[in-house]
Amino acid sequence: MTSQYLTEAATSRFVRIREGDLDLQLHYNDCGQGDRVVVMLHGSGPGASGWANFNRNVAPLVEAGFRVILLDCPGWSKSDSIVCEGSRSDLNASALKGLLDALDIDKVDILGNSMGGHSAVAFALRYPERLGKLVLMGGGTGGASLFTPMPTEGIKRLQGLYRAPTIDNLKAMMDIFVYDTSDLTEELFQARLDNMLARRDHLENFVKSIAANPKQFPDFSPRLGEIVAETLVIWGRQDRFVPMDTGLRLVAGLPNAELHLFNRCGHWAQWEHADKFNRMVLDFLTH
Ligand SMILES: O=C(O)CCC(=O)/C=C/C=C(\O)C(=O)O
Repeated sequence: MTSQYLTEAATSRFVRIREGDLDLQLHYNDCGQGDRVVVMLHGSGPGASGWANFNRNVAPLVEAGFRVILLDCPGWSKSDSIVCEGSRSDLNASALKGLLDALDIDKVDILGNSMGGHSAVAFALRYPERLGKLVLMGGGTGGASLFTPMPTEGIKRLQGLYRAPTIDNLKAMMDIFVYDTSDLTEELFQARLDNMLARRDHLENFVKSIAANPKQFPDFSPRLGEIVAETLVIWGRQDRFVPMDTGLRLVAGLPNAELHLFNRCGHWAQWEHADKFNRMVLDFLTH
């Protein structure tokens, strides 16, 4: 498959999973045909999806021979909605396990962005035998920052956008989401707004979830030493959503981790520095 076939529509799939207490229809994009499978897990912003988060990263991996699966987590995009009153990181890990069982995939590498990083670590702790390598960007564990008051300004704007999904609030969030806002087009804003407004149930359920449990992403720090997977941690030095010292906590706790810090980079490293990010991830996965 070449990149000309790598459109959202051409790769869009649905699956029904039954995993523990979960009985859900999930949406995912299935790209490429390699034996080695990389799963990409998106962040928790309103209107986020696998495709929205990783559209600059799929083609290089597919062209290098990987099969890439973008899972839309429960409560995002075209997947079923849900109110989460416990650990959303663990909920997403269970959903991914259900997807892999349904697709008969034994083992995967995982790239997780923000919430997706938290969920990848939850998966690593629960299903270590199903995991190859880990790439964590702007996420990997909840918990407090040593230097930045929590919730961060980015998370406050994200939650404000969930409560009042307007174009002005979207622009206010995106303004501090990336370091260089000149790449953000009106087309991107509109697509993101359309995604958000298409699923008001997701927005309402997210607000109900944080009201029921403000700490949706537990602090995995005490258990990081259990994870033997080789891990590449990637962070933006100017991340205003999940502070950089969370990345330092991850490399301090994960026995087989290394860290790359992008300068002039906010919370979206895989998009803001896509070319270098893609080269780095390919090198990490193939060596
Ligand atoms: O609260 C946290 O720790 C995670 C925040 C998070 O996942 C934010 C992600 C935002 C996006 O990826 C997005 O809006 O595309």
